[in-house]
Amino acid sequence: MLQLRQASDFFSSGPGSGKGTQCANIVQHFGFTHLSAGDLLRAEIKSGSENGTMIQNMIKEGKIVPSEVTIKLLQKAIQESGNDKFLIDGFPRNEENRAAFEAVTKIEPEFVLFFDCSEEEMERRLLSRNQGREDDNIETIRKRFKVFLESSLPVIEYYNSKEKVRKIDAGKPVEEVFEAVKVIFTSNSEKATV
Ligand SMILES: Nc1ncnc2c1ncn2[C@@H]1O[C@H](COP(=O)(O)OP(=O)(O)OP(=O)(O)O)[C@@H](O)[C@H]1O
Ligand SMILES: Nc1ccn([C@@H]2O[C@H](COP(=O)(O)O)[C@@H](O)[C@H]2O)c(=O)n1
Ligand SMILES: [Mg+2]
Repeated sequence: MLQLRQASDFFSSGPGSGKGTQCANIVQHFGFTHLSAGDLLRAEIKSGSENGTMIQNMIKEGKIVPSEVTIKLLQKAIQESGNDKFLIDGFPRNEENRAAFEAVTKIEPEFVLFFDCSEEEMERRLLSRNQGREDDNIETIRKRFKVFLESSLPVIEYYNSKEKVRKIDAGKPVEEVFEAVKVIFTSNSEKATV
């Protein structure tokens, strides 16, 4: 059995829908490297980089950081991972993210995972996350929901038109969501292996 392709799956869904939680499960069961765009941006702030203040301000406002910054971080992480299967979490957040990533890396996702979850449930989850994130407050959460509807959903619709979107009901308990995730990853890895 030979894995022929460099595989990358995007994971773009609403804030608090459970992407990070399920990525940890997917890594354990399917051997992907998890690359969270948000985590990479937060690490860049902590590193004291010259872009740190700009990134911090944008995250506080729930805005999308310019693609060149995020893509550079993703490219570096891809190179350093030594893996050929990536789960790119929180990306692409807008059309600029999508087009720039595909142009720069020449990587197209095999599929795009979309977690369908109500705003009420996502808000509840974010307000009780307790991980000290500066954007887990009601003002930023509302701004992030607006950005998601206006900028991120159109990208999901783009991939849907290419039949790449796999939608999951993410309003259920963690274990039940993972059962649905497993079905998608199992059937995909069977297709990708010859
Ligand atoms: N299915 C679920 N049911 C209940 N709580 C959940 C579920 N999935 C995740 N959570 C909890 O909700 C919170 C947000 O989850 P997580 O951080 O995985 O979301 P996310 O989609 O990565 O959010 P963000 O876009 O802000 O990074 C966490 O406290 C997590 O433990
Ligand atoms: N492609 C991205 C991803 C994230 N951001 C910024 O980070 C914030 C947190 O992202 P999470 O994925 O951890 O929820 C997000 O609200 C954006 O401000 C980004 O700019 N571009
Ligand atoms: Mg997350």
